[in-house]
Amino acid sequence: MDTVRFEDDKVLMIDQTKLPNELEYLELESVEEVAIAIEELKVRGAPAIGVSAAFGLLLASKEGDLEVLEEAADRLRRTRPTAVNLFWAIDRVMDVVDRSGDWQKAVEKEAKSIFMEDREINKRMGDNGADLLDDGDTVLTHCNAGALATSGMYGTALGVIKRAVERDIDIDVVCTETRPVLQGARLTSYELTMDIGVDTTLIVDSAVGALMPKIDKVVVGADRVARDGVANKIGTYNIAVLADRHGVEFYVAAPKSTFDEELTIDEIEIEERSETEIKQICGCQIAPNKVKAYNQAFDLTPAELIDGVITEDGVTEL
Ligand SMILES: CSC[C@@H](O)[C@@H](O)C(=O)COP(=O)(O)O
Repeated sequence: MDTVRFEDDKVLMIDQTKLPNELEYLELESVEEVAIAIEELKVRGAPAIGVSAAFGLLLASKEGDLEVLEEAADRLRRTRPTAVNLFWAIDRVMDVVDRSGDWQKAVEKEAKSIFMEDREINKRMGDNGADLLDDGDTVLTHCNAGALATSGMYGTALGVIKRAVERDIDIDVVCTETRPVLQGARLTSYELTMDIGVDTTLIVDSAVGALMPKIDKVVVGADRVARDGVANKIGTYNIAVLADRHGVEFYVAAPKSTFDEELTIDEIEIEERSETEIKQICGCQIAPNKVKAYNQAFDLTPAELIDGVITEDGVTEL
């Protein structure tokens, strides 16, 4: 199953806000619809939003007007600020426009390459990460860095787990629910049990400290890898500090398209999302509307807490 794909001049994507209760594909026919789907987390995860933006540009290119394409690129750039894959994919598509005679064909080729490459890269990254895992390991992961966060098949952090399972390395997994919008509970525990088929235990975010003595390795994804650390889903930093305290190895799995080494972590723009995501869970009000809520979507983990970044080319240190 593809997380996102391009078919019959439409962008098709799994509506991740409906999982795990309904598996429903959205059929998007305009760039605006793609932009809103990214903003509303119908598609989310750094590589998946990059691929979706590339397909959004492919949709816009069908109009045959360069100005429309440039407006589409601007609109997509304004959807979410933290994951660099979004900007990387848009730049990659727009760069071929400048260099080609038949720009519509070039856009189509580039968008489809971004999609295909993502799958191949994730499998290689999975293999590099699986080399770090041993029989009997309990692996903790956070948020969703699975097939749903990429173009499909493997994912980044969950790609490591999936390749380990495919290679018969005997591991079990602990995943956090990941408040506020529960990517861990709704998406990761779904992928781990329904797709990968690995022994999985779901915990609340605040149980990480208590459980850390039972964890052998932590593997998470990233939204942006700067030269001195990474931005990833809020709560990642807490887990890294706890892993350090307990002497547990902490790895980040991220493709080269997530690297932005021109920046330091302090220069990364961190998305702030609506208070409603905190005051409600799946549409159910859990706090008075009157209370203030602060919803920082990502946090920053410095390099000193990271044992290695697993990429398609191997494991590197920051
Ligand atoms: C391969 S995905 C890595 C990250 O994108 C993932 O861990 C994450 O933080 C996703 O955040 P989200 O807000 O769901 O887009």
